[in-house]
Amino acid sequence: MKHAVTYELLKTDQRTKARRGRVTTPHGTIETPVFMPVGTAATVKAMRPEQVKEMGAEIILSNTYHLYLRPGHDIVKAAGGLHKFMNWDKAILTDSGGFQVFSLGALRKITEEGVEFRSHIDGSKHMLSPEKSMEIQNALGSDIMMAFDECAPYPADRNYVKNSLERTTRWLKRCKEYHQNMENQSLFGIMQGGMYKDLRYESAMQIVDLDLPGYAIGGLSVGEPKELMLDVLDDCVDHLPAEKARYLMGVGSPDYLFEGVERGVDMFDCVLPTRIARHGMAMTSYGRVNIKNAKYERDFEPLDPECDCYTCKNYSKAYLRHLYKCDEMLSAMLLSNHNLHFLVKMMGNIRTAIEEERFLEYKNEFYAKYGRF
Ligand SMILES: CNc1nc2cc3c(=O)[nH]c(N)nc3c(CCN)c2[nH]1
Repeated sequence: MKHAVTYELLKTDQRTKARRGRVTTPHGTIETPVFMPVGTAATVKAMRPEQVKEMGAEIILSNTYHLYLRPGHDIVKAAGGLHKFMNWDKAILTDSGGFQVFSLGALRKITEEGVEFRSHIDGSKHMLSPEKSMEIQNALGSDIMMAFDECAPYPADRNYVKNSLERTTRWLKRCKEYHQNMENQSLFGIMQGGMYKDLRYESAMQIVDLDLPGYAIGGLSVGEPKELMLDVLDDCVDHLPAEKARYLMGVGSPDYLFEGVERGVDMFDCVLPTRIARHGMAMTSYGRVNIKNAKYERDFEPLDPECDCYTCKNYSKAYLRHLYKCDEMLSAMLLSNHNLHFLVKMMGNIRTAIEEERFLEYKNEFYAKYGRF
């Protein structure tokens, strides 16, 4: 079948596994490596879609679990799909709900059929299965649908992780079976295997010959130490086909983005930039700024002297601190805008650096200024 979404490898760095590519979707192309802003409940929190587009974002992420529970995928479908509903005409990737049930819902039971859980909103009982997840994502109309998987907890014993990844593979085949006539939406598979390199290889071998346009690395960024995560990542990226898109799920602080790019990852997503913004934290070229700190009370300079975003062009740290202290809504709006702009621009700089064969130099230059992570 012709894939709605395709990946094109444009260039590989000569000294690392970093690579420059392009994902083509029915809602436009995406230059990679790319950071995807998260719009869980059909909104990138505190941001208007025009602002997200203006900063250069070409794809956002939304969530099956949340939209199924509220407002209901039938309502989003009746509205003409998620693009229309949230007034976003570029690409959308939807996560499949498994991870969100484990991390949010009151998990009740995992069976071969799927997952029984109680809604974190009203405690009502629900069931998500591979087929149900595909039905919801089809109703939402996302360009990239993620397979329904189990993200094994960390730590988890080897036997549990092995059984879990094998079930996830069976679930992926059920997703593919259900998805086959959705020609305007593509399905991405998800590799699991916990922190066990041999199980990750097993997972990859079970899913790569399903000929999907992209594969995600799941089961990481779940509380494991950074060295362990990077060691497992370094080993397992190579098991995914070079000619397909590679998506590392749930990763998004600057250092993890650089380390992931260096190991050959193309796509990333994380709630971090907008989440920390709501807690008064900003990412800047010179490290994190905690805006509530008293030292900014009379600091009339912008957050980041090297940033050209709306927030940095028009407001001072003193003002941003004032807004946060007064619990004003504009605080989250301005800090979210800056943090997303910072990451989206950083990824653009990474893409250029790869093109110009100076990725390592850019990484070291960034780290030297950003300071401790
Ligand atoms: C924040 N850390 C993190 N790890 C993840 C793993 C999975 C994972 O293994 N599977 C799925 N479906 N999603 C994951 C997510 C959500 C991505 N938006 C993760 N997030």
